[in-house]
Amino acid sequence: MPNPPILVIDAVEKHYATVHAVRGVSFEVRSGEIFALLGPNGAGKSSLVRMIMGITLPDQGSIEFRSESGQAFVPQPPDLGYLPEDRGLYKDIPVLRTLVYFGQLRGMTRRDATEEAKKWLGRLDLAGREWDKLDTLSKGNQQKIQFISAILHRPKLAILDEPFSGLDPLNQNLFLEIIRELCNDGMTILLSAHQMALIEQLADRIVLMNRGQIVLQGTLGEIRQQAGFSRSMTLDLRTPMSATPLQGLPAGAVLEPISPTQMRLLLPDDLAISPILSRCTQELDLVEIHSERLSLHEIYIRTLTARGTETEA
Ligand SMILES: Nc1ncnc2c1ncn2[C@@H]1O[C@H](COP(=O)(O)OP(=O)(O)OP(=O)(O)O)[C@@H](O)[C@H]1O
Repeated sequence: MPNPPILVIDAVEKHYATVHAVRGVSFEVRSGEIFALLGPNGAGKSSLVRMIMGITLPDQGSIEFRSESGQAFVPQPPDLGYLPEDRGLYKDIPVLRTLVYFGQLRGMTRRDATEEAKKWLGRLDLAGREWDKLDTLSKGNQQKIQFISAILHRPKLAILDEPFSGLDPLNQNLFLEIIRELCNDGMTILLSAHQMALIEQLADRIVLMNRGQIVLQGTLGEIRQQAGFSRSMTLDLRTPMSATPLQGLPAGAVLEPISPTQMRLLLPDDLAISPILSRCTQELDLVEIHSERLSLHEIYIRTLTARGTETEA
């Protein structure tokens, strides 16, 4: 039985002057999950996040927070954590003071906020920088402060708009580890991101948006099915292939030549692999076959290349 939803987005629409930024978007974020909002630049992710945070209002549709018993509630500052896309902290105030201030605004005592902030600064390699002003920190370190500010008070739901932005790969991995830990401790996480390899490791469920609409939605397995391909087989040949290899493959299978001695077979989930493998071994002069699940990165590129990404008015 899946956990009950903590956030229900229903048929949400958002227009700006000349742009229809969010078009009939519906999904639920379940309590205790890591939910990823993906999509190209301009897909409508931040517009949606800003509406969830109550910074702007939907033109149509509804956004509802629900308690564990299913009752709708209006979230209070302690319930939510928010990492905005644009950095929103005071630039010329020491970082510890900023963190304690925001912790207190969200219901923490000064003492708890100070203790927790110091703990997080240590965890994120910023011990000793407590009294530095935000704008003296590097971009990645400013992002760490913004992240600490979003989760310091241990909200029920943390909404992280591009948390990995500006971080080097080591720090991206550190954030990945911390986000997992927070989730294991009971925090629900809704995040948007462009780093498909990280999301593949992190997210329980995913929504892929394009031009304001949802194009794929579900677990990674479900998204592979919706995209039409689940598995890819790379075939390396000893001698160049004939002009038309593997004629009459089953419906849904696609053959893509890469070079005269290499090709890829893309296969849908429900297609039996063994008859295809036997054909490959009989008809091709094979050196190696490499079979793998299609990565989220490739699903993303294939889905969006086929559709185009330009936002329409
Ligand atoms: N305040 C605004 N006024 C006018 N248009 C806006 C405003 N905010 C966003 N838009 C437009 O709405 C569309 C969706 O933008 P949004 O920032 O939600 O996309 P996004 O998916 O978050 O993109 P990115 O990955 O680049 O952050 C874009 O065409 C953008 O130009």
